[in-house]
Amino acid sequence: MNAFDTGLGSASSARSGPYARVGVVGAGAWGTALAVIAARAGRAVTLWGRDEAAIAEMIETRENARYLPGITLPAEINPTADLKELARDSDAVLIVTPSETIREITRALAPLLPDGVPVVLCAKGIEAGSGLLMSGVAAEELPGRPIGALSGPTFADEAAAGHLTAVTIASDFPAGMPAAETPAARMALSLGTANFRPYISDDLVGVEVGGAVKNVVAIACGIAAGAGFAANTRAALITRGLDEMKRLAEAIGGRRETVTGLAGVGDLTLTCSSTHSRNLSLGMQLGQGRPRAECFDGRPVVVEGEANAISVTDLARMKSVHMPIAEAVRAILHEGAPIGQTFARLWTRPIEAEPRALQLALDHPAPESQVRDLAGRMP
Ligand SMILES: NC(=O)C1=CN([C@@H]2O[C@H](COP(=O)(O)OP(=O)(O)OC[C@H]3O[C@@H](n4cnc5c(N)ncnc54)[C@H](O)[C@@H]3O)[C@@H](O)[C@H]2O)C=CC1
Ligand SMILES: O=C(CO)COP(=O)(O)O
Repeated sequence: MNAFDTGLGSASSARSGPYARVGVVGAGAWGTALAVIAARAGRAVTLWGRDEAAIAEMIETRENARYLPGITLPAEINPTADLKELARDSDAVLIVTPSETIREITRALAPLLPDGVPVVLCAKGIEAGSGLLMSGVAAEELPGRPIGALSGPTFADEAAAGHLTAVTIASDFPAGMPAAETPAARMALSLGTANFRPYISDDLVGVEVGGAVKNVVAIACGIAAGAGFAANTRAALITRGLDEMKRLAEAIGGRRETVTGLAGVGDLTLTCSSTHSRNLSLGMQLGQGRPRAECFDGRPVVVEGEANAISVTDLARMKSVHMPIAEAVRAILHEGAPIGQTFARLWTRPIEAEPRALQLALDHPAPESQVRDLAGRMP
C-alpha cells in the first residue's frame, strides 16, 4: 500500500479511496508514463493503444520502445488494443490521446464504459469549432459521468524516470459530496507515490485553460529564442502570456488562483524553458527560419499549441478576451504572417497598463526605421 492510501478511505471502499483498477486510453509517451505511475502506486492498470502491433510488442518486451524507451512496464500493466477490455476492467479511466482525438475517443467509449465510471482528461487543448474544453467534449459524449482533468508541468520521460513531479487533478465537487469522494481526490490517491505528488482542485476550467494556452505561448517563446532573442524576451513572453491565460480562464468561469498554480505558471514555465518541449522546439525551428514542413525532419510530432493557436484565439475572440501573443502565433502558423513583422507589431502595440483596472492604452508609434530593424532581425 502506498503512503497516500491513508486518511481518505481504503481501496475496498466503493465511494472513497483510490480506484483499484485504472484504465489508460492512449499508449503514447504520456499515457504510458501515467500507466507506469499508476502501477507503481499499486493500481491494476489496463493500457489501451490503437496500434495492435505496438501493443503486442509491449506485451512481449515490457517496454514501449517508440514512445517511452528505457522504462520497464511493471507487471501490473496489461497492455491491450481492445477498448472493450479496458472499459470492462477499469474503475476510472485516464484519457491521454491528443486533444483533437478526444471527441472520437469519448464517443467510442460511451457504449462500452459502465455508468458511473469517471473519466479524467489528460490532453491539453480546446476543441476546434466548438470552443469546448476537453472536459466539455467528454461531458457531451459521456453525459452524466463524473469528469476530471489532470495537468501540470510533466515531461513524460522525466515523470516515468522517477524525477520528482507534481500535478493538479481537478473535478467538480458536487454539493453535498464529501471532498474525499470526488474523482479528483480519488484519482490523486490512485496515482500518488513518493515521487509523484498530485494536488486536488475544484476548478476544472482554470486547470484546462492553463494546459491549452501554455503551449501556444511556448511556441512564441521558441520563435523568439530561435531568432536569437535571449532571457529578457522569454521572461516577458512568459509573464504576458500568463496574463492572457488568466484573462481567458476568468472569462469562461475559471479562477486566477488556479492559473498561478501547477497547471498554469508551473506548466508555462516548464514548457517555455526546456528544449525538451515539442512546442518550444517547433517555435525555435521556425524562429531559425526553417519551413514548417521541414521541422522535426518532417516527422509527425504532437505539437498541441499549433492547432490550439486557432481554437484558443477563436474562443478568446468569442469572449472578447485580448490575447495578442496567441494571436501573433496564430497569424504566423496559420495565416502566413511573416515572423519579423508580426513580432515587430506585437512589441510596438500601444503601451498598456499592467494592472487591468487602469484600462489604459497609450498610442506611441515606434519610428518606422526601428520597426524595420526589429522585423529584419527575424525570418
Ligand atoms: N509527452 C508529454 O510529456 C506530455 C503530454 N501531455 C499531453 O498528452 C497528450 C498526448 O500527448 P503524448 O502522449 O505526448 O503524445 P504521443 O505522440 O507520445 O502519443 C500520442 C498517442 O495517441 C495515439 N493516438 C493518436 N491519434 C489517435 C486516435 N485518433 N485514436 C487513438 N489513439 C490515437 C497515438 O497512437 C499515440 O499512442 C497531449 O495532449 C499532450 O499535450 C501532457 C503532459 C505531458
Ligand atoms: O505538456 C507538456 C509538459 O507539461 C509537454 O510539453 P510539449 O508537448 O511541448 O512537449
